[in-house]
Amino acid sequence: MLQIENLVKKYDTNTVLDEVSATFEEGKCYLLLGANGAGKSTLAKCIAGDEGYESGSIQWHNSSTNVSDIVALQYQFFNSYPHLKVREVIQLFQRLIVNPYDINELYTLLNVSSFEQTLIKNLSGGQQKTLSIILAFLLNKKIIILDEPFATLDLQRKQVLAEFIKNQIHQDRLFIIISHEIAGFEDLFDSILILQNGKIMEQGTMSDLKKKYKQTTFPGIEGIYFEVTGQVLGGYKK
Ligand SMILES: Nc1ncnc2c1ncn2[C@@H]1O[C@H](COP(=O)(O)OP(=O)(O)OP(=O)(O)O)[C@@H](O)[C@H]1O
Repeated sequence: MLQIENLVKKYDTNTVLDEVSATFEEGKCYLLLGANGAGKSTLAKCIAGDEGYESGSIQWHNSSTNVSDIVALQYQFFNSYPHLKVREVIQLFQRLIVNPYDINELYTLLNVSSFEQTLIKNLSGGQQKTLSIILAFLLNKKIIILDEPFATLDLQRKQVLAEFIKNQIHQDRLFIIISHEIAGFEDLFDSILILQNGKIMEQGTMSDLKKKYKQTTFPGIEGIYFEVTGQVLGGYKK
């Protein structure tokens, strides 16, 4: 279990995470929702150890495990090594990583071979996203955080990725997905967390939140989000 307690993160005087507390269990997939600038990516970076924080704690089962060692964070884009080809970057990472994940299935599903000879600097947005997803899985970590994995992917890749993630959710894995795109993928998520202005406004299992928010303006997760924040995921205000 990943336990976050009273996490405070500031950039200068801007308090981006304001006493955030949450727990995440193995074998589950969590959806982290919030408007642009709510602090979602910052929370992901704090969990992955890419950003420090002012106060609070991030622990794995109350142990001294260094959480950043067990987290793979997929960034929204990958554009390092501009003069290497996609295949070369993947091979490089396969050699660098101890016990890399066997990505053959995902490689085929996401049709990486169609652009494996392309230089990184020439990749389209969707191809960069696909590569960043492949590299996140390759790291073979217990906690996988995907930052907008579906945005910019074509419909077919979105669907096969959602299906692949669903099959990857087992006792030894924990997924945290940041996504504004949820239409069609709602059954992927066990629980939702809603961040607004650096605070967790709501969190719970899908079934509990559906019971709590019965009369929603919109169906499903979109409706819960609207009731909690007064905004639609696209940004419209009540
Ligand atoms: N390195 C940084 N230095 C200063 N401010 C930052 C930095 N990174 C993020 N911020 C600020 O922190 C706030 C939260 O940013 P963050 O990227 O976590 O939001 P987000 O919820 O992921 O948004 P989005 O949906 O647009 O990706 C924003 O106001 C942003 O400008």
